[in-house]
Amino acid sequence: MNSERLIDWFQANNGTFDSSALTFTIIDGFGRSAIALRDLSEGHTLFTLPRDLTLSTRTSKLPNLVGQMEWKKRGLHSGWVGLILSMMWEEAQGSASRWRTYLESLPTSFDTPMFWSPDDLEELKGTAVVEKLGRDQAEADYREKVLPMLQARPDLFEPEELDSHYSLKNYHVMGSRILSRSFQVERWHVNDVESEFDVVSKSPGRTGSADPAMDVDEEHDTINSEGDLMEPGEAIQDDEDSDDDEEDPSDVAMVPMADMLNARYESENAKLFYEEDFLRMTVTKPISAGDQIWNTYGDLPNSELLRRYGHVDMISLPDGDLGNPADIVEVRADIVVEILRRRRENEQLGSITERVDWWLELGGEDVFVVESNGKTPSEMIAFTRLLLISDSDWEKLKLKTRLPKPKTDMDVLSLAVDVFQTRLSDYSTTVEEDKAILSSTTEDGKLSINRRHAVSVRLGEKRVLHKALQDLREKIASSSFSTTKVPKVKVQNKKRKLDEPADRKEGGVKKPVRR
Ligand SMILES: C[S@@+](CC[C@H](N)C(=O)[O-])C[C@H]1O[C@@H](n2cnc3c(N)ncnc32)[C@H](O)[C@@H]1O
Repeated sequence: MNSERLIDWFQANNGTFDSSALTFTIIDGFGRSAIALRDLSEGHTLFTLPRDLTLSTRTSKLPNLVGQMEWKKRGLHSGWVGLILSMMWEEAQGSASRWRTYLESLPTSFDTPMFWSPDDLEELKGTAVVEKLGRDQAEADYREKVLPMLQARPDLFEPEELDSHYSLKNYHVMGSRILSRSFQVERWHVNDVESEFDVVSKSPGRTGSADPAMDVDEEHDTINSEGDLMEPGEAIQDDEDSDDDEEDPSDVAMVPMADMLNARYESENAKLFYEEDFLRMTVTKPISAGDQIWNTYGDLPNSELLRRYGHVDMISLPDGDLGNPADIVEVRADIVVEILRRRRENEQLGSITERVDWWLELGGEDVFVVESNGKTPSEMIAFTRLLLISDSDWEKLKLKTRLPKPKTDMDVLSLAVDVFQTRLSDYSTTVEEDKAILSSTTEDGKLSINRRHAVSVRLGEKRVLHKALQDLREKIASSSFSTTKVPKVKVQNKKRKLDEPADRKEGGVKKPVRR
């Protein structure tokens, strides 16, 4: 669809759009992109839209038509399943839906690994992407929550549309649209319950007195505890009963026009701000005529960019290579355990299991994240130390309710070296091979986009691992480890098992997309 139609619809629905300031154009590799038509200064408003033009389970009529109790009983209030169903239903309403033109403007195909062939997925071996795709969970939600709902209410869901608007394929399309385009839009007033349907507001345990989203300054910006402006995705939790990590699913919203902006590492020059009745896209840094207008997706590592958005950021790194400075690598705690078991083949290992259980019981992490600076995570050091201490120290420690301090010594460092080397062996190629692939072309002169993305992700992760190894080797060589202290380990109030992925996505999501 051409953007003029979308802009016309937007304005006809009380959106404002400064057509002297920006236009949309297709840029190869970026899809539709917003371009400044003239020099724009900080604070300039690009467009605004009324909150009721966002599409969420608060604004769609469907949850009310189903009935609040029924909606909850069927589990449509948790994760994205309710929003996906609402989007499918709105689409099925055709011209009776307020969002018809908007929905027609959205993509129907995606470059995300969710839609890749097994061969392409194989290229991601070793990366954190594959186990987080959540395809099985999404399909289970469709089978267990959506299909029974569809069958129970033929008055709302036309049976002849089951294979079109309400198909599993369309369920994935809507899920991917949410994954790559949704925002967190918090409620403004707690009293909105009278004008908006809000499943969470009726849940037991919610006091309904002080919605933290009201904690705003006079200029109507949402402020976080440090006094900084909040990211659109940085929701304040408004359900007192829920886990700190859980966001309110009814905050997840499709935001027409705002989702037309691309993002690139540290390039943000426009941002969506919340006001009482409106959302406002505002210029946050001066933009020259002809430049692209960038939002932020949170400067994510390439693994997350690929999984959620289907692209990677490849920008110049200090060493002259191309890559994403925000890349990270995940290291599962069970690699540390495995290595120790291998090293201690002939020893009694009963207490290792006991130590791991104790660690998890106290909320210790089961996946360690190595940041792009290559520093060994303090949680990993503490965990390694826990496994290495003597039985007598363990007997004393286990009476405590605090995780051990992340102090390093030669044993910890050398085990960490083994861990990172083992982690590197999860990939089937080396850094040099990946670089060669990226600079090569296939017979038809082009590396497939999926392969290029997969190689970029795994190369970025390997770079971080090599940096981490170099850092450890320098520490070992300088022998300064004996006094090295790293920051305190943060205790999480939640247990996870070693064999569960840290994060699950589409459908039964733990964390809606952060933007
Ligand atoms: C929120 S939408 C932005 C608008 C989108 N370009 C369109 O055509 O509708 C996010 C999608 O834009 C594309 N995109 C955003 N930033 C990009 C970037 N830096 N490089 C390549 N593609 C990007 C990806 O396809 C991503 O899934």
